[in-house]
Amino acid sequence: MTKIKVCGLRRPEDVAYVNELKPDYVGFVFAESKRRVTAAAAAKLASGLDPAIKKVGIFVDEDPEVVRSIAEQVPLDILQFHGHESPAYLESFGDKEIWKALPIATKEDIGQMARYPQNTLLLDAKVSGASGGSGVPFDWDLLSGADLDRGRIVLAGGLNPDNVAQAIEKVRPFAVDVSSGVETDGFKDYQKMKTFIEKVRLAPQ
Ligand SMILES: O=C(O)c1ccccc1N[C@@H]1O[C@H](COP(=O)(O)O)[C@@H](O)[C@H]1O
Repeated sequence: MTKIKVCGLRRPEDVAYVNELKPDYVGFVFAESKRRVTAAAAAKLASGLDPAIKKVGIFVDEDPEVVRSIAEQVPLDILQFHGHESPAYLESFGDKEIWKALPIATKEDIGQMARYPQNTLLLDAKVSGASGGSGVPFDWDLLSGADLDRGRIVLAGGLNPDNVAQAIEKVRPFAVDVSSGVETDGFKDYQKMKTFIEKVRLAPQ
């Protein structure tokens, strides 16, 4: 079954939604973003989460000491990096599970996958001026011929209730990651989140 991550929780209501709908992962954004939360706010939200839901912290070219400090304050299961982090930077977090985001716009971008053989890769749209969370999909056909069996692939970028089933059929990812596509006016929307999760669970696997 394709795993589901809902990213960008900011409010107690968002925690209530995911506790009911039970995605596999939720994300807290600690990078520059309209969804940014402080470590203290994320820790408070995380304390109310169903313990079965794994917590992912999102960072962009952050000082590793800051990442470590946040991961001590918020019990993060996974670190997700959306900047220019090198393999050596990622290795500095030892055994911690890492998801490395790669922005995809061309076939050449697919070549970056070989740089990170150890990590789960999160394939996202490349959007000028944004590190993620832009709500824009990329052309999934660019992945034809890519080594999608190299390890876990998380598909992100502009997923929503209307396109997620097709995305799963084309890419067969380990997980799908959604933020903008389950929001209305910048806030998480219960009905969109519910429909998104239903579409993933009903998609032929
Ligand atoms: O969500 C954000 O604001 C964000 C900011 C900086 C880096 C990553 C961010 N989110 C991640 O972006 C992708 C795609 O999101 P969307 O569904 O297109 O809105 C996803 O992996 C989020 O975790």
